Amino acid sequence: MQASLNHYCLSIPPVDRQAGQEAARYLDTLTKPKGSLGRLEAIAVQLATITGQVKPRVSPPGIIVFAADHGVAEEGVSAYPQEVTAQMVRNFLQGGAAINVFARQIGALLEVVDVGVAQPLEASGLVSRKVRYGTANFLKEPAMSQEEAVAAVEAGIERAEALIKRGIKSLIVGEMGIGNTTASSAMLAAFLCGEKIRGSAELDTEVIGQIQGVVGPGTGLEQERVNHKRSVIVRALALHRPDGNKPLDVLSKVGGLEIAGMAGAMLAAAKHRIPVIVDGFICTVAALLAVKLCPRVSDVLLAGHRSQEPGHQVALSLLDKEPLLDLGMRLGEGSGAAVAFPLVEAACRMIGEMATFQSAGVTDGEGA
Ligand SMILES: Cc1cc2ncn([C@H]3O[C@H](COP(=O)(O)O)[C@@H](O)[C@H]3O)c2cc1C
Ligand SMILES: O=C(O)c1cccnc1
Repeated sequence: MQASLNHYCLSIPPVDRQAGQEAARYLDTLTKPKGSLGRLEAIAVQLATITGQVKPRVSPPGIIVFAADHGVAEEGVSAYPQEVTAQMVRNFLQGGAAINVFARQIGALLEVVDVGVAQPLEASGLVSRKVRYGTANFLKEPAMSQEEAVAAVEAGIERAEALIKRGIKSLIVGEMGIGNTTASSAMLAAFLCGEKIRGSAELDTEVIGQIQGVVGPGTGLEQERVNHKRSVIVRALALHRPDGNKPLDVLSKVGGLEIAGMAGAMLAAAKHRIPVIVDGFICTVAALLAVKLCPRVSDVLLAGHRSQEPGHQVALSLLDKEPLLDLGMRLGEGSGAAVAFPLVEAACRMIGEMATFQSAGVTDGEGA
């Protein structure tokens, strides 16, 4: 790993378990039967460990949408053409996308970052950190160099740090990039299969089955084209043999620039003890990448929702996270995380504002 990124990862502090224990004790003094607010209580405790505050805050949230293109889109692996990426970036800037609506609903600061859209883009409000004009088609060559992968991760770190300086108290990262479920499935398969892909032997049927199991319809491919997408991913992994234990090897060979940016933003959140609400499939693969770069990142992550994309449950299981919502969504952009945000806010308000048995003059359960 490049020295500066390695140094950054090593500087990420642990969370504060003691603050979590204090929060758990404090929750039992509030005017409710012990444990009666269920997972909201567990969320409050996790937020306390992350922030070090018994009464944590998550508002205002920040949302960063990273946009980039994928050379592998030319293999016909998406139901939509590549130009939709740039068109959607303009839509984000005009406020008309789903993530804009939900960002307004939750009072989020929203930033859109071009880390690698395949055409020149200049628009008011767009943050340009273009590392290259889309990745290369990874069916033929590595998606990007390791230097480019690191540059995209560092762009994510920089943008998250800028929003954190502006005062956000939680972070949602979203993405836009036609073809990025293909890159995400390939990365997830590499993390999942590890040694079995890295070696030089033929990929056996069991490994091929595992790879195919994490590939789905993305934007809505018909079954026949999902099969084609599976074949593209199996061939790409057989060609590049990424090492699942080397996150930058996986990212540079079969990843995406926006996935790199998202992972970088999560590293920055962990460094600054800011909770991250994880979105759907692509975001969760970015989270796996960030956790591979620095395992401590896992402690600041909350899973916002379960996407319908079949690989998402596999990615969530690898992260050992249980999502808050399961609404049959499969959009990306950070939309599922933004919709889940009010639950996280509810956990904060509960621990921050509820009366204690003592302050409200309510008899607690000890005397019964
Ligand atoms: C109009 C439109 C808006 C989107 N917003 C997010 N995605 C989502 O779909 C893409 C991934 O799916 P695939 O790998 O099948 O291309 C990503 O851009 C993702 O963010 C969109 C897709 C479309 C078409
Ligand atoms: O879950 C996601 O993030 C997702 C699923 C399909 C297409 N785009 C995004």
